[in-house]
Amino acid sequence: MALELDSITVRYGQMAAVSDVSLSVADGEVVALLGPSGCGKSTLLRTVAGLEKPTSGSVSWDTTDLTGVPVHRREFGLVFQDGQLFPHRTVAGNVAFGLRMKKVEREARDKRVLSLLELVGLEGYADRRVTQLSGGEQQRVALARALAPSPRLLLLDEPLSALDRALREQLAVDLARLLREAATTALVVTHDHDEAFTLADRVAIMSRGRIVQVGPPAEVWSSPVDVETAKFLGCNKFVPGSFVGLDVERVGLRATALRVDSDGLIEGTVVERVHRRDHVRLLVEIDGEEYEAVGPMTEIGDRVRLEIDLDGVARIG
Ligand SMILES: Nc1ncnc2c1ncn2[C@@H]1O[C@H](COP(=O)(O)OP(=O)(O)OP(=O)(O)O)[C@@H](O)[C@H]1O
Repeated sequence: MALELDSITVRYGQMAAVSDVSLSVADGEVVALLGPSGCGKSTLLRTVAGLEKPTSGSVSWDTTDLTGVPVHRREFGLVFQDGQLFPHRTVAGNVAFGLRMKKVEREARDKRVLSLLELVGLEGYADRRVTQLSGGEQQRVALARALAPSPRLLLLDEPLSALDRALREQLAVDLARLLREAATTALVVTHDHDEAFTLADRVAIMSRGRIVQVGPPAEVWSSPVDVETAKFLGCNKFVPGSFVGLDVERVGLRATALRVDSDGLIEGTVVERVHRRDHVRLLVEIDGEEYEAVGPMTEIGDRVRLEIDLDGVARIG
């Protein structure tokens, strides 16, 4: 294992922002720390970076304890939400920064800068001022700058959350690709499950300072460990497994779990409808209970048949 976090607790006075967290990240693996605001993700990431000192527990790299190793000696790259670029330097000047610190000679430095700009899709931007770039372009520069000195671990704290939705989705896909291409070991903090699932090989769900579940995205998505985690992952209704034909005690339903389909076995009555981006969201009453469903245009009061879409169903536990 490359990165090893062993029983890390970080206290601010009486309050534990991180409680007894253990986690490993393997060489070349991308792990996302996913959880709601205030659950301790950033504090944990800052502790790994060396910006925060754990109250107890340890951070090690390849079995070497990093306690006492300052931030700039950890050989970790950092990318924050707002890039924090040097405003008076050009794109190339920003990307070259870490290479200058490492005293890489000019020719090799220029070559590396150009190859990184290509990697992040910013060929031809070398001489631009960073203040003249869009938010998405600035984050690409921040990423290239962090990758330039070939850090052994990349730490990303909400790298896309300052961007608008469409751009965020596109950049998440680009970022996933380039982390793979550069075989980067990375720990990414995000509160957005789509982003976590796009980027990560494994997702660690945090709640109130603790990691409550770790696993591959598909596993976490389909089997959240408890109701709270299932709610965080989009489930809004909890029913016995038998309701959807599964032999489990309880399942969580997402808004897409039920779809109007004339072959469906469940019958209900439409009580409300709302237009969404690309579909109609219905509220359907089934045996006196209201459920969300996805459907074609229907009238309130219509009787409809519903099919279950298992992608929208999560087994709890
Ligand atoms: N320097 C600090 N001093 C005191 N309390 C802090 C400090 N930094 C964070 N906290 C508290 O620790 C808890 C965890 O904060 P943290 O920023 O790690 O959460 P987060 O999951 O990253 O949230 P967000 O997504 O909103 O950034 C919060 O309750 C926060 O108020």
